[in-house]
Amino acid sequence: MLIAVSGALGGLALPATVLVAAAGAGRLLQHFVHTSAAASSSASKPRNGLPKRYSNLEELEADAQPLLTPQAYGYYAGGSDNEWTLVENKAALGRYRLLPRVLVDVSSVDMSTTLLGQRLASPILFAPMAQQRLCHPDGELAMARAAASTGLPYILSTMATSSIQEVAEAVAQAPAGGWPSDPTLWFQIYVLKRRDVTEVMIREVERLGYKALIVTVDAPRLGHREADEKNKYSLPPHLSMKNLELITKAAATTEGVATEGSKFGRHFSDLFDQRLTWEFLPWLKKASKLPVLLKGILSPDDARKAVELGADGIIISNHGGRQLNYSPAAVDMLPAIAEAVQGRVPLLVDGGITRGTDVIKCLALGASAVLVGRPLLWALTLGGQKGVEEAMDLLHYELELSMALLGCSSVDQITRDFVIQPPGYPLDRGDDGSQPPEQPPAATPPPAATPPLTDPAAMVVYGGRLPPARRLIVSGLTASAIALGGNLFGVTSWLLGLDGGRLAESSRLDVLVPVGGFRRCLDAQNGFTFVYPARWLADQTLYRRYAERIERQAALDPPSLARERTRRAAAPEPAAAYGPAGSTGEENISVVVAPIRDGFTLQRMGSPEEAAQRFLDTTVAPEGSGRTARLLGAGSRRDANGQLYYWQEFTVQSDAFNRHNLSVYSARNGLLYTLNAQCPQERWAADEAGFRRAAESFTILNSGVATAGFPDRL
Ligand SMILES: Cc1cc2nc3c(=O)[nH]c(=O)nc-3n(C[C@H](O)[C@H](O)[C@H](O)COP(=O)(O)O)c2cc1C
Repeated sequence: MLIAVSGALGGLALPATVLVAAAGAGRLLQHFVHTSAAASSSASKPRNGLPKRYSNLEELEADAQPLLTPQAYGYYAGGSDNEWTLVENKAALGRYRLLPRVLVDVSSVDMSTTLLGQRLASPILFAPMAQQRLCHPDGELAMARAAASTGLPYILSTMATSSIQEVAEAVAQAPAGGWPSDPTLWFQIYVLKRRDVTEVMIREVERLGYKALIVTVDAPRLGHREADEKNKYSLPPHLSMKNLELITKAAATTEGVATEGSKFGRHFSDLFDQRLTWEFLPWLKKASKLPVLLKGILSPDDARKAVELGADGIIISNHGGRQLNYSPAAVDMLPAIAEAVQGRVPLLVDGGITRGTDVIKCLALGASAVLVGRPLLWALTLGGQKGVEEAMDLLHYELELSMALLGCSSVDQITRDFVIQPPGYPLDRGDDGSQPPEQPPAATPPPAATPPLTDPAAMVVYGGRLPPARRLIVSGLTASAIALGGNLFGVTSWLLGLDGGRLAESSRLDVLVPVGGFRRCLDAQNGFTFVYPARWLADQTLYRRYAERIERQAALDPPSLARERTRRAAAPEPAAAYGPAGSTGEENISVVVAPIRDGFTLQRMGSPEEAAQRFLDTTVAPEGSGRTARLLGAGSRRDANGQLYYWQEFTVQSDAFNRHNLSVYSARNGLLYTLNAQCPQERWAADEAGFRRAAESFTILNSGVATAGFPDRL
């Protein structure tokens, strides 16, 4: 809070003219079209409608970005820390599947719904977002008018650049849109330390006809927005947070001390109550007759408590990935919260919603409605009020069509039966009614006696054993191998499309472009990532096999049984493999993802050294194999998520070869992920640094749809 407000009220770090001169380019000047007073003459040609036909809301951001200052764009688009949660919001929605029912009369689909007694055109609300005049001179006024004309609630942020009065007036004057219902304004409020001042705000909000109070509870302090820090983000001097002026005035009146708005920033952190605890809720319920919804709840226990203390609704949200990084995607917490709340109050959810199918997934998982955030900012930037209306029409078109294809002619028909949760979600709780992970079909007859869990050779139930290192590359890497790089299976394209390129621009650009001599393999399907030497190539044979599988799946003919059987009995193939051009396959880095027995943990194998030694003794060089293995080192590490990894370094010798290996493995959701880097001993000196870097970077992603039997699930 402190950073945003002091920044925002402190004015631009550099005057616009200095910035323009420093950049020496018209582009930056163009950025100020909407944001600087000096350039406001350009804004006299307000954008009126989206500049072209868009197919979906995800396309808007790329076109909006050049119209914004880097500061404004960073503020809108950014999340906190390394933006894991920001990315996860969208990825999580992608993991759920919709199960359509057929032969239902969908000749007329009704998207309308009732929320807190208010009739809405659809179960979609405009999320509260601060400082909308950075997008467009009309800012919140345009956005609120667009909400009114599309029949949806507009939630005004406390941190808005328009006041509650201005927005209420703008909506009252708005010509009636296609939607007959009254415009619906809600207000997002922060509880101030000065409860008397908070009450003044509430009275004003009630007087102006706002219909609900949203209390944001996930922001006792502002998340660490690295983009804002780098950009030295602050609100341009011609803009201000108008509601703070009202608060200041109210504080001055009740105190009898005049406080100028511009000086307010210095005192701001004193005003928002960082010591706020649950006791505020009964107080607020008494202080206002408006329904009170808490925004920013992720824990089912908090949701239960909120209901017990009188909340009229809950907005499940991680603030668009802007507050606590590594908090889960809101949609993933929806089923557990729905279970905890048992329909006593409406649940709303937000984060990453851009598609009609996203809305449907949330409704099916237990939400009464969703909030849409950033896409509306991009629409406002591109086309003002009309742009937002057009964007909302697009979302409504998608929602209506998807409801018809799903076999639902009204919103209340969208139930849990229409959605398939990904295995292991939400969050491996297992006690929340989620479905157990799918088990792969038995590959071979089960062994007569179940070997002890501590035998690493027996860990892999399906697909054989923990793959001996020498078998990881099923076929040699050839000199003519295609440099598929990180775009294996279209992962890169998928990533880049996901967020309009921001993701690639920030931390994972190395999927596309080598960084420091390394390129990134990011397997979103299986959920792992690592870096490998940039000049190495992907295994072409592997790629061809995947392509064949896709083709087979698309073919109308059923696969021959014999072929199926052979395939299932085969050892697991690497999900990714890289090596130098022209290599025989002996020098490579590869990853295998294979199912393991339920309940397996690394710790149950003992210490990393014990596990490694047993692995060598039983699998790599068992007695009588003609091979000798030597353990050079073993250890463990945890990634930022707390996921445990074991690593081991060893050599294997036989008459035919002398190899050096470095491998890392970790288990999650019934799968064992193993990265193995190996080379002929004489290549070790050349490869060592690269191998160590690859091993250190190997990470299992929470965002992956880790499904057993990977090759079948492309
Ligand atoms: C630029 C920006 C400003 C925001 N300001 C606020 C705010 O003032 N109050 C609040 O409760 N949430 C705020 N949020 C969070 C949104 O209400 C919402 O939870 C989030 O944007 C939803 O994610 P989405 O942008 O992926 O749709 C803001 C979000 C953005 C992007």
